Amino acid sequence: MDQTKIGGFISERRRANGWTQNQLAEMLGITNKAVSKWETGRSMPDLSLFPQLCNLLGITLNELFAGECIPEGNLREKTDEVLLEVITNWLGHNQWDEDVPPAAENALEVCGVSKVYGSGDAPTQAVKNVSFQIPRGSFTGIMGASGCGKTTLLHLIATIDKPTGGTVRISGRDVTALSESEAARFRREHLGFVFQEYNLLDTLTIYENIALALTVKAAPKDTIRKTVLDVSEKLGISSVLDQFPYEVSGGQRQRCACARALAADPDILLADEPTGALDSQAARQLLDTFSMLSREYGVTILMVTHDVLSASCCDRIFFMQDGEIRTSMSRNQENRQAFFAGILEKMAWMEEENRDVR
Ligand SMILES: Nc1ncnc2c1ncn2[C@@H]1O[C@H](COP(=O)(O)OP(=O)(O)OP(=O)(O)O)[C@@H](O)[C@H]1O
Repeated sequence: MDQTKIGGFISERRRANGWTQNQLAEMLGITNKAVSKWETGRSMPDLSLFPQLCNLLGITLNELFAGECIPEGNLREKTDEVLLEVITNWLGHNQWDEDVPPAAENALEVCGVSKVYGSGDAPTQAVKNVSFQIPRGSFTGIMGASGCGKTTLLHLIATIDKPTGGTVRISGRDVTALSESEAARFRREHLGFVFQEYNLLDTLTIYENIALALTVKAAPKDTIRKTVLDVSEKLGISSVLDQFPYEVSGGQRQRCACARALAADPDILLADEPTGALDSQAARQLLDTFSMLSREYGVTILMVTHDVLSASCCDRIFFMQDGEIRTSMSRNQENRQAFFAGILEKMAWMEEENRDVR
């Protein structure tokens, strides 16, 4: 395997697309320096980035690996064999023999999870011995006042941060045991994120922003197209696919972020205050879309919020206080107004309990 030739090939294809190293790095979610190192043959891209890279550059994985060193006439018959050998050598083991774990009933299992920030005289225990499970296809909320530990807990679940104690299982896999690079790959392949800020790339159209997530899965172009159109229809943004993020409304931008997360078919969609930057009508639309996605399409959603209206759209809510899950509520057959009233009551009860303790 000739790193310099592969790097040269990446560079040539990038230029042919009219992109700078910066632009390619931005699309891949990596640093400019990493792209520069590949192109000069000083390093190779992480294996998990290859499918995305190929899709962006409009080449197959086989072409990228073998095209530069196998005569073109022999390419068709040789490439699969060469590719497999290159990847196997590179990994030092045969990745393709990996056991695929059976689908777990719970999308998420959080078991005795704690997080302490800092040490010495003033450590902060942000999350204290938290345990809960989330079944597949449910829409769950984590609710609590500012500083109670919601975001910290979400980051621990999202593999962005490591707990001080306990385990997090996603689709049966213990994600707390992953190394940093394994966690990065896990996030790309198994998790979808929707944040308060939309995190869309302004230089790409809405269509391209949604398609970007799919390239990670090395899907063929027509599959990408079908998925983007399908997911856009579900989210009601089919009419703005050719526009750029700055040309559409905040609500449409957030639904685009949601479509991008869903297009890669994640095990869980993690949302952190997703309605925070939206007006009330757009917020309502997004929440109704979340409910519809879990009810009709079996999407598992975990949303962190301090907003009672957002929480009232969930099937189940966990109430957090001072780093702990104090109590939970299920909506069951209740309508949204009744659930909303129930949440307010529960919050008042928690406040009263707190006063009594003090
Ligand atoms: N990196 C950090 N280092 C030290 N302490 C931290 C860090 N991140 C969070 N904390 C502390 O941990 C506690 C929980 O914070 P966290 O951001 O998880 O709460 P939150 O409920 O998400 O709040 P908000 O709704 O305001 O975002 C707070 O006391 C916070 O100050």
